[in-house]
Amino acid sequence: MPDIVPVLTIDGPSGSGKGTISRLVAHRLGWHYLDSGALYRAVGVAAGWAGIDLDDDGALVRCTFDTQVDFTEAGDGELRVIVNGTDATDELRTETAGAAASAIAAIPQVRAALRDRQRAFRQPPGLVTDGRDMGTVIFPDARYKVFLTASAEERAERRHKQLKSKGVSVTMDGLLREILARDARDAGRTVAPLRPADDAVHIDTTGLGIDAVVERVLALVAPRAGS
Ligand SMILES: Nc1ncnc2c1ncn2[C@@H]1O[C@H](COP(=O)(O)OP(=O)(O)OP(=O)(O)O)[C@@H](O)[C@H]1O
Ligand SMILES: Nc1ccn([C@H]2C[C@H](O)[C@@H](COP(=O)(O)O)O2)c(=O)n1
Repeated sequence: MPDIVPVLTIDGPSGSGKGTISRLVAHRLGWHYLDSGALYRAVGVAAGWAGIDLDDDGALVRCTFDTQVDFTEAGDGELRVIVNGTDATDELRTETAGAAASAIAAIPQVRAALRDRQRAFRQPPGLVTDGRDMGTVIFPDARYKVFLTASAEERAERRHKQLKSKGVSVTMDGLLREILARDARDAGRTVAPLRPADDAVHIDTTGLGIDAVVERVLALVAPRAGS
C-alpha cells in the first residue's frame, strides 16, 4: 500500500511506555491513535465473561470475531474502551487481562481476525499506533517506526508506581516475574513475535522521562511530517 496516510508505529515490551508515549505524540501531531494491545485484551476479557477456557483455541477465535470493541473519548480526554457495549477500560488494564491477552495473541487465527480491524485505523491525517507487531506485520510500510525499550527493573518500577497510585498492592518481585514472563511469551511465539522492525529507530527509555521520550519521537517525525 502506498504511504498515503502516514503511520508512526511504536512497538516494544510491556511497560516500556508505548501507550503513554503514543497517546501524547498522537495528541501533539493531531493524528489518530490505536492501542492494538487493547484489542487483544478486549478479546481476553470477553472470553472471560463468556467462560471460555484459554486453552480452547476454536472458541477463542470465534470470540474474536464476535467481540465488538469501540474506543471513545471521555469528557476528561481519557480514552475509554467499550467491549460489547460495556465500559471495560479498568478491567482491561489489569495484569490478569494482560496475561490473558498475551496467551490469546499467540493464536495465529486470532491475529488474522484482528489484522484488518487494525489497518482500518489508518485514516487522515495520520495514525500513531503501539503494540508488538505494528512495524513488522500490520504496517510494514509505516513511514516512521520506533522500538521502545527500558530495563526490566525500570519497567517493573514504573508499573509498581502506576498500580500503587490506583491503590493496587503488588510486590516488585511479582511484577518483575510477570513482566519477564510476558516478554518471553510475546517474543517467543512463532507468529508475529515481539521484535523490532529492521528499519525501526531504537529508543532505550531507561532513565529518560516521559517528556524527553516524546520529544525524541517527535523529532523523528517533524522533519518529514509536512512532506
Ligand atoms: N519514560 C518514562 N519514564 C517514566 N515513567 C514512564 C515512562 N514511560 C512510561 N512511564 C510510565 O510507566 C507506566 C507504563 O507505561 P505504559 O502503560 O505506557 O507502558 P506500555 O509499554 O504501554 O505497557 P503495556 O504494554 O503493558 O500496555 C505508566 O505509569 C507510565 O506513566
Ligand atoms: N500488536 C500487539 C499488541 C498486543 N499484543 C498482545 C501481547 C501483549 O502482551 C498483550 C497486551 O498488550 P499491551 O496492552 O500490554 O500492549 O497483547 C500482541 O501480541 N500484539
